[in-house]
Amino acid sequence: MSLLIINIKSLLQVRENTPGFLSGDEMKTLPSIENAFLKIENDTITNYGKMEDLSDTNADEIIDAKGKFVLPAWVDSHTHIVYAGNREQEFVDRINGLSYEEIFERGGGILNSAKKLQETPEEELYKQSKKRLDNVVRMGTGAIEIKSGYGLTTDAELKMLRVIKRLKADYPGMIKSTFLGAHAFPLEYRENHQGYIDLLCNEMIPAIAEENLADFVDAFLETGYFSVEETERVMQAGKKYGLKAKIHVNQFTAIDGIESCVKNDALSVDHLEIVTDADIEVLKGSKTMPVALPTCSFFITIPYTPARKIIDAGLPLAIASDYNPGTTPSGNMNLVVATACIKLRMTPEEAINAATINGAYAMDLLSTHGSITKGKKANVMITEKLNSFYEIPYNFGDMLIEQVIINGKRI
Ligand SMILES: N=CN[C@@H](CCC(=O)O)C(=O)O
Ligand SMILES: [Zn+2]
Repeated sequence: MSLLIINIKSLLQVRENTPGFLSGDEMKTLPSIENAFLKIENDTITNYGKMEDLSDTNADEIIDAKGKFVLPAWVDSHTHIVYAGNREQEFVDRINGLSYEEIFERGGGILNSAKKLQETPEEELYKQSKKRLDNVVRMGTGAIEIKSGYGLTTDAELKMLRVIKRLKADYPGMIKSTFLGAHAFPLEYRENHQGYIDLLCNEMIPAIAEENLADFVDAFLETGYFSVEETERVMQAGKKYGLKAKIHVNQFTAIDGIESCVKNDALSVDHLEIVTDADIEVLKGSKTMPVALPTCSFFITIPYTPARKIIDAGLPLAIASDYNPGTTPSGNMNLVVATACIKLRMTPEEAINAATINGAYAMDLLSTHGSITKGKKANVMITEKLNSFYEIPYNFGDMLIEQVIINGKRI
């Protein structure tokens, strides 16, 4: 099966060779080809160039993209889309003055979702999650990381991860799964942290590795959740089974968690609403990708990640949705890109780099996703007719993506 897209007004994020992640000033540039074509064979990008250089027009299907932009599908490196029910009552409680932390202290928040998930059969959980996944794919997400972390018992965590495994089988090549058993201490372990960490490290992680259910390990490193030492135990237990760490950190407080993540070779540190100068220093020269979650800040009214401070210090930055029932019930990456521009003061070029190449790095998918490069997966989107790609974030809340192609197939 071959597909040829012709007359593309501008083909964005064209990289002849996949670069490493993009840092600092490198993020300011989005390489493009004007009046371009793109050739896809089966699930792979096989050629691209200027229309005047197109010699072979043979293809099973031809799409005329006159006036339209083509770019790589979004790479959403941080989500929790497998969950049961939702938490709209907490949304209203926050409007009425309660904070996210106060809701958690009253037994809501993550524990509320855990109770619902434990009571939901696997098939129903799969159905609810697949609906959300289909929806974000239609909005242009071509690769997605999905976390567990609403189970908090061995059985319920395994149930979540098995649902992710089924989704992986249904959407080949585009999903990575992360074990987030260290999301919150279950009530019965509130006074026995050691007991829960033992359960995570000695029972859950080995069971997950046995069934090959996770690619990464995560923890909520935060005041009132998991301490630096507790998170280190989880990262080290994961490492024994080949699971790289991707850690929730610095959402509400800075407690030297980033330093510990860097020391433990974390692939990414995510949230970063509160970032100190010392945090910036430890990230310099490391292989750990900072990940901002702008629509989380928007939804629960907390500070926005200081993207300018991070990028202007010469660091890389990825952006992701954090799609989850508590802090971000949306996986619309177009809105994430717009919020990054509007609230984090990232330029559209920086935001698109953060949502494609740098997102792919944060999922260990840089060799296959995140850019228009020969040999990479044919995961691309075609916009409607636009004057400029700046309209994608400018028209925030609108869907300007007209066609999504995943693994060479139109969605
Ligand atoms: N902050 C930790 N975890 C999720 C929210 C979890 C929840 O409230 O359900 C997040 O990334 O925002
Ligand atoms: Zn999260």
